[in-house]
Amino acid sequence: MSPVIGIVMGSDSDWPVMEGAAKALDEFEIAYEVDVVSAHRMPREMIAYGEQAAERGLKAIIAGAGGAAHLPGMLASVTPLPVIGVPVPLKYLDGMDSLLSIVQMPAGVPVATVSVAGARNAGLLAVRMLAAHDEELRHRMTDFLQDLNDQATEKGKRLRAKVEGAAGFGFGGGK
Ligand SMILES: Nc1c(C(=O)O)ncn1[C@@H]1O[C@H](COP(=O)(O)O)[C@@H](O)[C@H]1O
Repeated sequence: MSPVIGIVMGSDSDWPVMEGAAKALDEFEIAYEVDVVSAHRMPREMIAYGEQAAERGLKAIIAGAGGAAHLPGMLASVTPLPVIGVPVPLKYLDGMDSLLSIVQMPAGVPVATVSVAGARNAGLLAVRMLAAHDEELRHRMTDFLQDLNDQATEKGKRLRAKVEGAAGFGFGGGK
């Protein structure tokens, strides 16, 4: 299957965070490619990647970078595809530098920014983008949400059993 999502990052050191996006796409059996594409260190290749992404068949790009994270915004400036930016936290500033670099885009060039290190959500957002034009994938996303709901309900049940069991009485309100 040819890739429909591009996962790119400023350095291979971002992979431990960016892997979360790949795993989310794996769960939905979405074909993706991964690469290091740095706006700062390889600007010509970065422009070429962005300019060719749509014609190569990609439907969205997930771009992660740390520090002065210009990669997602620069890619968004040369492709009509949706770009999802992942702020990667580094040793200093806890990812705030990266978050603000990615989220504060000028009007006209949007980047859908997820939370610091939120690569899993970037992957899931990409799945939703594809699902907008794919009914079967939309059903799978609905099932996924139902699973989350069931798990949260189960957590509530377990917590109530633990607390009410320890106290020896019910607090009411629980089912
Ligand atoms: N923010 C950017 C860009 C860019 O935005 O073009 N290129 C690399 N980087 C970031 O530099 C950090 C340190 O990289 P190294 O670990 O290679 O020194 C990484 O988090 C990378 O995303």
